[in-house]
Amino acid sequence: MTKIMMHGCNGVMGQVITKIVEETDDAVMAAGVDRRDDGHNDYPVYTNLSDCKEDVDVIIDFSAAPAVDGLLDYAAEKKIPVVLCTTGLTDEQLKKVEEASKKTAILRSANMSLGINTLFKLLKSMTKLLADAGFDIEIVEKHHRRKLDAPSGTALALAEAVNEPLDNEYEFVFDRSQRREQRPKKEIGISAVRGGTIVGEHEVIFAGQDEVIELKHTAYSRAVFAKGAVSAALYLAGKPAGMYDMSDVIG
Ligand SMILES: NC(=O)C1=CN([C@@H]2O[C@H](COP(=O)(O)OP(=O)(O)OC[C@H]3O[C@@H](n4cnc5c(N)ncnc54)[C@H](OP(=O)(O)O)[C@@H]3O)[C@@H](O)[C@H]2O)C=CC1
Ligand SMILES: O=C(O)C1=N[C@H](C(=O)O)C[C@H](O)C1
Repeated sequence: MTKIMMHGCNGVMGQVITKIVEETDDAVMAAGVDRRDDGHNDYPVYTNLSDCKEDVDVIIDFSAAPAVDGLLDYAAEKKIPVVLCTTGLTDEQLKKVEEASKKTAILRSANMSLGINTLFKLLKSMTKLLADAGFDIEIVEKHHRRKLDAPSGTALALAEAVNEPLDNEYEFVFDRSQRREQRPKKEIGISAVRGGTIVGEHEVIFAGQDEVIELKHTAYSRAVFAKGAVSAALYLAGKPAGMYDMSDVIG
């Protein structure tokens, strides 16, 4: 039985994960951590990570970027693997993730869904052909009004997946409002839409001469992220220190 700690347990994703773990035979929610607690969870919840008394095999994190530094320190010191799902981390925090991964196993992914992780693979194989044929590349993402970071972590990861076969020569462009010139070839435009309750939508557009390819992923429920995160936690528990990603889980 894998014992999980949920970091950000009272958030929207934390609660969806709680339900999925309840339905999973070989996992149990041993503890939760959040900024506030009203006692409604069936497991102990701490408002301070360091107060947690339970022994856990793995931590799943869906919290907020400022909470990630403390989590990394704690996990590295206790050598507890972490499935790190929070987005909007700074470059400095990403370096800290790398440092922590020398002491414990860390699986970081901006999107835990099977669909988006399949799309990453597709993009790596198809992008160069289209870019060489003169197609321009744009990414559009849409999310709910509560979302704090923009563009989404997934949009950035998609842009990186596209840029890799292009020898990372393309520049990411987030705002063209001050520009009065044509779009250069070697850029990837990334646009963010925020509103209502949209769970998550990502579209990669290859726009060529008189033809367009649009690859679109729509998450209709947060269960797609939660199921991926729980599978990742079961995979990561007991693994040696190092960086992992969803391709290790999905194969
Ligand atoms: N990788 C993936 O597949 C996915 C990633 N995400 C990412 O996960 C994160 C959380 O998303 P979501 O659940 O919608 O957000 P929520 O705001 O609903 O949940 C975050 C929870 O973390 C809590 N929190 C904030 N700071 C701390 C802290 N210092 N210590 C402990 N808990 C803290 C929040 O408390 P409070 O409300 O008081 O601030 C809240 O309860 C976001 O970064 C989002 O982008 C989301 C979906 C999928
Ligand atoms: O905040 C969200 O909700 C989501 N965030 C992730 C991101 O930033 O890419 C993944 C998903 O799209 C939902």
